[in-house]
Amino acid sequence: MKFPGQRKSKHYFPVSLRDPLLSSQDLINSAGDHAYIVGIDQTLVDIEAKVDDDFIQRYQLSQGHSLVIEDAIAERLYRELTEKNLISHEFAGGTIGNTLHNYSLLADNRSVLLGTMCNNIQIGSYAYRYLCHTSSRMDLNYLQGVNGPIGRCFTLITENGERTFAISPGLMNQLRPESIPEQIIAEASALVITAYLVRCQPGEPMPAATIQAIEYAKKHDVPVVLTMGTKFVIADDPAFWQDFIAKHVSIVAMNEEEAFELTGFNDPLLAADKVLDWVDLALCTAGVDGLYMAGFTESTYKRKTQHPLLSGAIKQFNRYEFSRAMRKKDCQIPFKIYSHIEPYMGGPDKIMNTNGAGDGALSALLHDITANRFHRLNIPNSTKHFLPFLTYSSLAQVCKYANRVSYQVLIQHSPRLTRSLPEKEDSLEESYWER
Ligand SMILES: Nc1ncnc2c1ncn2[C@@H]1O[C@H](COP(=O)(O)OP(=O)(O)OP(=O)(O)O)[C@@H](O)[C@H]1O
Ligand SMILES: Nc1nc2c(ncn2[C@@H]2O[C@H](CO)[C@@H](O)[C@H]2O)c(=O)[nH]1
Repeated sequence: MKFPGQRKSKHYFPVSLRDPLLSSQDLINSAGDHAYIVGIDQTLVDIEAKVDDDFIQRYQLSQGHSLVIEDAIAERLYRELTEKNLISHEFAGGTIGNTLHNYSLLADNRSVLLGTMCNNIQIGSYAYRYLCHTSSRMDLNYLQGVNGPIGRCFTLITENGERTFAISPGLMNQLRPESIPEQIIAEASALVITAYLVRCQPGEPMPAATIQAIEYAKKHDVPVVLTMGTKFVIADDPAFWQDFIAKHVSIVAMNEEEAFELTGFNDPLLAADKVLDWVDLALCTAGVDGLYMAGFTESTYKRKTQHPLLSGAIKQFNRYEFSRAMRKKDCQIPFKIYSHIEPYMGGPDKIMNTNGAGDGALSALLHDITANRFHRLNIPNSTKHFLPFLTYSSLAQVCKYANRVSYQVLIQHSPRLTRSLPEKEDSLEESYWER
């Protein structure tokens, strides 16, 4: 396990207190794979193509939306893309697959993917390519075999840069509740799911499999992390999602549009604050405005920031951003903490592709949470664990890290990281990590 702060010792938390029990990094690295994350996804390959608005209309798609299409329409659409030579890239995708892959790359550690995979894989098929483009640290041993194809996600980019997803599901929603391994969930640092999993045809088992996984997570006190998908999935029934989140979820990851549909607040900070009515921790990405986080800490141990105080809809909201996040139920006196960060380096000079930037931010947060659990499992008496913290780092530091990972996704074409972050940030130290 690589630690999120390994790039510079001073990024450990608490930065001034190196743990005397933790004499060397080797101690941690030799301890084995005791902490990992598990996620459920619809196994999907992204097929990316540039199209015009007419194409979107002809296939009755909706700009910015992710819609499921029927097999016959998918074949027609695919034929048109192929005949007109419009396909520019093909990547392994799926929002949770992306997140787990990124996590495994960043942490150099195990993640477990639950979903479906073809029993018979032909060389060159989409299933084959999915596996070839997935980190070898992602454990695929618990996938459920199916006799048919995995899903295809036609990622259609129009002239305005908007992405429209047309999903040809294949057998991606055939994951059954009995294929969810209780022990794998029981020992995980987090269970990661997406709102997309609940969007299925009547009779498809994926929603029941998801609920089964959530029940196991709750039974074993494993945090459930929900990433939203698109604003349309939430806008279809915000009341359902509010209730679902309040009942089942401890960490929510969303962008500002999804946050608006869920809470009715346009301001990402207020939306994240509202989400704390239901969960322990919220991550809200906001494109060019960077990202926000909101969570809880133990009131007695809240830590003041050394950064300039920021005022938004909540006055001086980042005052205690140097605190580590805790689950609300673990606090005797829960105290709300917030943080915000601008895009890393002001954003890249040239954005290659925004697809997956939000998934990247979430994988950084999951890395921090899993590093904390890894540390606690291996050095339970460490001063870092005098309280049952959720994150290894302060909220401010997690924001920085999440933003840094998003930047890395923006400067490459694939929605999944093609490599980890550089061990040493050339020339960026002053401008970012030290800010
Ligand atoms: N135009 C931009 N300029 C600078 N940074 C950006 C820009 N767009 C995104 N980012 C960075 O990427 C992060 C995530 O972006 P965004 O809010 O667009 O995610 P998203 O909509 O959830 O993405 P996706 O659904 O494709 O994974 C932002 O918090 C920010 O750090
Ligand atoms: N699991 C899942 N992922 C999707 C869906 N629609 C788009 N995505 C993924 O979202 C990712 C970007 O966040 C892309 O790589 C797509 O593969 C869907 O319906 N289900």
